[in-house]
Amino acid sequence: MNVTNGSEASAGGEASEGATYVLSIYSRLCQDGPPCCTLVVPQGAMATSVLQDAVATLGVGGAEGGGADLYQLVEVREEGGPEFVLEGADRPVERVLLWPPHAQTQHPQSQGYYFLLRSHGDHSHGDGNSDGPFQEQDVDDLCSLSVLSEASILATLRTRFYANQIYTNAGGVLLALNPFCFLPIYNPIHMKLYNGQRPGRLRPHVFAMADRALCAMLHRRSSQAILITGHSGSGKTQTANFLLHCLTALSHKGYANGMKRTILGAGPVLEPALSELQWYEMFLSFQQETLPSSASARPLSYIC
Ligand SMILES: Nc1ncnc2c1ncn2[C@@H]1O[C@H](COP(=O)(O)OP(=O)(O)OP(=O)(O)O)[C@@H](O)[C@H]1O
Repeated sequence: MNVTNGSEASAGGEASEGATYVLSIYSRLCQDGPPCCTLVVPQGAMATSVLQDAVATLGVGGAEGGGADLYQLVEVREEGGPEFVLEGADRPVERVLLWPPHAQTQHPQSQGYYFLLRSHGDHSHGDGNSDGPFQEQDVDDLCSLSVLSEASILATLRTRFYANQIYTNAGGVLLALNPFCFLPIYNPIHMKLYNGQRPGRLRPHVFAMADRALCAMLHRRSSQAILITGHSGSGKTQTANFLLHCLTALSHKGYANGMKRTILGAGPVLEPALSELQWYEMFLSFQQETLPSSASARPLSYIC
């Protein structure tokens, strides 16, 4: 797999607006013919067009030149490791840009990180080991994995991440992967969608978590706490904001007067420099405004 920037690739005659990249695509289709082809593509090239070009260049599409729909473009990370089938709108170059630097330039298949052309239904790994070390499954809850191991969990999260499924349940815990890009899953329609839904009916989402906590507090009259944890830059602040926005929106539905004001007041309190007393006051105020006066007056538990 080779990736070069636009000026080098353009030297071969490719008209270029911005960067173009050289992709080497390996074939697992037949013994005859070239084992790989090299394509010069723009950064935004979609998998559909790359696949069509690869099929044409490798001459496996039949006399009329069609047949791309018989094949899949697959990203391989680590030889013998998981293989990710690219959807038509996926952009192969963007995948490459997420690879380690050494894998973004001269890149023989034997060192992993490459694209593969394979026919539909061929799920065997390049090393002939069809079981492979990982089990790729698309499950919303990691507890549903048939094999629960670090490898299967990572493979599952990776597969979901590439399908823009950044949220995954692990029992009562919600795992969130930072997409580092805008995803259209935080609008009011989604809030409405998740409002009042039974757990497990919809894809995991931070709104489902907010809704569940609020419902539990209102209906069971018991204190709730949501702990958000992760490395720096993993998305804790964003997640807290999404939670607060969701809780705020739900308060519009008339669950409790003053809840919106209290929730929005939580922003400054979420800063780590504030004292335990401020945490306590915020949660106590939230509870008093939200729960009927007959409810328990004990403070909400919290972890920070
Ligand atoms: N769900 C998301 N959707 C889109 N972008 C996100 C999401 N979560 C995080 N990001 C991106 O990642 C960046 C870092 O996230 P954030 O500031 O929430 O991390 P953090 O865990 O609070 O970091 P720190 O602990 O250093 O304060 C954000 O500025 C945003 O660009």
